[in-house]
Amino acid sequence: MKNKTFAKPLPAIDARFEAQKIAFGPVVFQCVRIAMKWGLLESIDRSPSGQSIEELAAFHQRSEYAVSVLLESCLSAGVVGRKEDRYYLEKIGDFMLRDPMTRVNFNFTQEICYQGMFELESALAEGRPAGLKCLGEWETIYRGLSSLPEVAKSAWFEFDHHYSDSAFTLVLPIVFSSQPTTLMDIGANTGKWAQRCLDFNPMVRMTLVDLPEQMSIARGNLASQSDRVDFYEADMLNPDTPFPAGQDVIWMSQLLSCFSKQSILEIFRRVKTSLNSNGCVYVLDTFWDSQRHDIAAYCIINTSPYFAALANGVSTMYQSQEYIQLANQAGLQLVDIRDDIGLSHSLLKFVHA
Ligand SMILES: C[S@@+](CC[C@H](N)C(=O)[O-])C[C@H]1O[C@@H](n2cnc3c(N)ncnc32)[C@H](O)[C@@H]1O
Repeated sequence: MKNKTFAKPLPAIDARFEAQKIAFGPVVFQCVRIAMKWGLLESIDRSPSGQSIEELAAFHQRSEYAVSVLLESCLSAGVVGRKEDRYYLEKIGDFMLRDPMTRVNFNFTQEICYQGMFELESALAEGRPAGLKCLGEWETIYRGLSSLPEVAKSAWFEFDHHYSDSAFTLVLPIVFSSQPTTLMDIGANTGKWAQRCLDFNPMVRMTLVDLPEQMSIARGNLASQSDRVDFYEADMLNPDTPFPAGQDVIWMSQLLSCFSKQSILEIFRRVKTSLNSNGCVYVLDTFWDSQRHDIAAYCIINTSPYFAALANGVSTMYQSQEYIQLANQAGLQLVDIRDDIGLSHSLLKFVHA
């Protein structure tokens, strides 16, 4: 996608207003967040005739000063409206309260990204996740996932699973159409996809690959099926660590965006070595340039700064052509690509070139 703009044709006064929304973005974010956390938006939503500042302050045992600071910011953002000094919920507020995607994005931004994003400039200049120190002292966030503070941990996992879960049901029949008997899930995380595969096909044998920290969680989650699962602990950043051979299908979901281009190339090379001669590789991922709706492209693009400041300092949300070129370099050939899966996924299928 060489030509793209998210900008709508606007009169100068409206464009200037949009610019102020960026200038005050973090301020408004915090006001809306606290208004939700304190239950102010829920109270307003429950009340058909709206709520005054005095009523909200009395009910929630907060000062009128605090409630008015928060609600006036929510008013400016179109989250609430005001009629005769009574606040009511606007449509944007309805999405803040009820839309699962907005909730997971909001929590992810607050609990994982917000503080560390202050270090984005250093991260980009130095190629290291300079903001990660706000969460813990690890080389990459993946080393620390299982020991994150509970609130941050659930924000991370809900964000990750919200997107990949939306695609899993739709792609299972495609992945099993060649009747694989061995399937390797690289970046298996807590074993959610593996569980779906084991349920979907009672004959398949799975190999799960991930860091030791994630493998111990997956081992616990899949304990009842341990006779059909092999757990392979590996740091994929080490290009000398081979992957187990003899795989009919190799599966990588939301994985390659965690690595630099050089590491992706090395992963594809090892994947090729592990793949049976008539086997295939599936890559499930989100590409901003493959989206039909700007809302999806916007969410994907704005996940890249998380990779830079927090996750690893070297990766990004790539465009599909970047994966295809790296796979080609590793001796794999694209044979199918399907977009519009789940919320925003594409499924790429590769075979030996
Ligand atoms: C974004 S999650 C995707 C999880 C899952 N495949 C899904 O679709 O929800 C990326 C996974 O890659 C793993 N990972 C990241 N860096 C790794 C590394 N250097 N070695 C092994 N696994 C790694 C993480 O532990 C995590 O489980």
